[in-house]
This record gives sequence, structure tokens and C-alpha cells, in this order.
Amino acid sequence: MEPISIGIIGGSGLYAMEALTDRSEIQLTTPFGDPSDAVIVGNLAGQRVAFLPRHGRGHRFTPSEVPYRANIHALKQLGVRFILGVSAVGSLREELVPGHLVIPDQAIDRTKGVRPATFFGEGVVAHVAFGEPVCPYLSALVSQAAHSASNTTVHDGGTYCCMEGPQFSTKAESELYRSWGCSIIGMTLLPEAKLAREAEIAYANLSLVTDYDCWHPDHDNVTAAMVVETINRNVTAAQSTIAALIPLIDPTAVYPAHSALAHAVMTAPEAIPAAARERLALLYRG
Ligand SMILES: CSC[C@H]1O[C@H](OP(=O)(O)O)[C@H](O)[C@@H]1O
Ligand SMILES: Nc1ncnc2[nH]cnc12
Repeated sequence: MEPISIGIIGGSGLYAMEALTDRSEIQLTTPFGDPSDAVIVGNLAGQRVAFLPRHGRGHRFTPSEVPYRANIHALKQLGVRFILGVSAVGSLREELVPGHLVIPDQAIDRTKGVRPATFFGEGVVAHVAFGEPVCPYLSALVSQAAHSASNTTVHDGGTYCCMEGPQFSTKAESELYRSWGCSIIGMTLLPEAKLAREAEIAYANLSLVTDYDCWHPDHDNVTAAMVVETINRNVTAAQSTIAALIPLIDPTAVYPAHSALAHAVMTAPEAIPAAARERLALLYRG
């Protein structure tokens, strides 16, 4: 099969991409378990694209249960070099209004360590750079696409606070994250972006604001129903951004993320156990 350069990971409310034509479903397995669902491969804006719903069709995995490693590995198996993760997020700033889009450029990790967050370990140690948690080059293309195609207000940059969930935040937590300068809050950017970096895939995120979390005196506290309702009203903004993004991506482009492991692996090649070599074969051959 021809490699597929572009992967889309759909979040809450984006479980399918009707716009894909000539589509097929690919059931993949990985050394890190099975991905959230079959990967849907199809044509969009003249390119083959792979789509994977993060929580599975029917929304079956909590943010802590999403098999992030298998999802990234499955896309890597298909040849994916660019991933756009789409997310529903709460707003931590007055000016980020439900219905707006945010393309975050920073992240704070408030997950609690229950999610496997690295492909390495068990005999191989790697420390990838993560100062820029998303690929600035891919994010710039996402921004261009969103500004031109989405019909809503687009905010370039912002800090995504990734909490563990599944419960939403307390008011005190929400105010704490605001005091830290966070812009938006969700439950899934991490470890997804970390694992994409380890897999040397350029990763960007498109966040759709669905609510004001629980800090805003003039808005109701977030509920899951509120998130779904806002997503359903605004999902076309994400879909048209995706369609406009595809032709902007040069499948042969090489970004720093594509060599993220070059100076990352600490373990001497002769010390790497055979089992680890086998498990990591697709990702690392040092
Ligand atoms: C349905 S409300 C909370 C849920 O929505 C977000 O999902 P995703 O990031 O996959 O769009 C949030 O992270 C939670 O998982
Ligand atoms: N307020 C919120 N907190 C965490 N995740 C969210 N996803 C959508 N809205 C959210």
C-alpha cells in the first residue's frame, strides 16, 4: 500500500469524516495493543488521509483509557508523517468564546501518570525535546487553513492545560490554571503529542472551544451535554479547516519533529535487549 502521509485524530464529537471518498477501513494491531478503532483511509482534497476517532466510534474510551501509544503506532505503520489532533476544550479566557477555534502552541501536563506516555523503557531510554509540544510549521498551516475556511474566530497560540479527568475541574482548579496563564483545558493532548514526537511525526492540534469550564460568573458550569451540543453546532468549522489544510501540506516536507530521536536515545546500542528492539522496530533502529 502507498504510504499515507496525513493522519487526523478526531476527538469528542468528531468520530467520522463523511468528506472522505473512496474509503476503506483498516484494522491494525501494534506492539502496544490495539488502537481505539479501525483506521478509516480515504481521499480528501486530492490526498489519501487516515482518520482515527480518539475515543473510538460510540465514544468508548475515557481520556485515561485511550490507547494513545497504539493510536500513534498504527498511524506510523501507515506511513503517517503529519498528524492533526482535533479536540473539544473548555475556555479559561473571556475572549475564547464557545464556537471559536484555538491552535495551541504550549501545554501543561496535569495528567496523573496512569497513561503510558512513552514508547521507550524496559531497556531503552530516550528523552525527546518537548519545549515546543506541537510542530510550529504544521500549526502555521493549520492556522492558515482555519483562517481561510472555518467561518469562525481563530486564535493562534495558547496554552492547553491537559487534566486527567474524567471529572471536570473544580472552580479552584479552574482558577489555578487561569492564574498559570492557561488558555484552554482538555483531557487528551497529552500524551498524544508526546508520543507523536517520539514517533518522529509532526503533530499539531486544532481545539474547538465548547464551554467556559466552571470559572465564569455569567456562564453555567460545563457538562458533557453542553460540550456535545456546542460541538454539534460547530463541527463544520473543524471539518472545513481539515479540508483546507490537506492541500497545504507538502507530503515531502521535513520538519524538526521528523528527527526528534536523533539526539534522544541514551542507551548504548549493544545494551538494548532484543525484545525492546523488536517492540521499537518501527520507531527506532539505532
Ligand atoms: C465530552 S467532554 C470531555 C471530553 O471532551 C474532550 O475530548 P477530546 O479531547 O478527545 O476532544 C476532553 O478531552 C474529554 O475527553
Ligand atoms: N471544560 C472542560 N474541561 C476539560 N475537558 C473539556 N473538554 C471540553 N470542555 C472541557
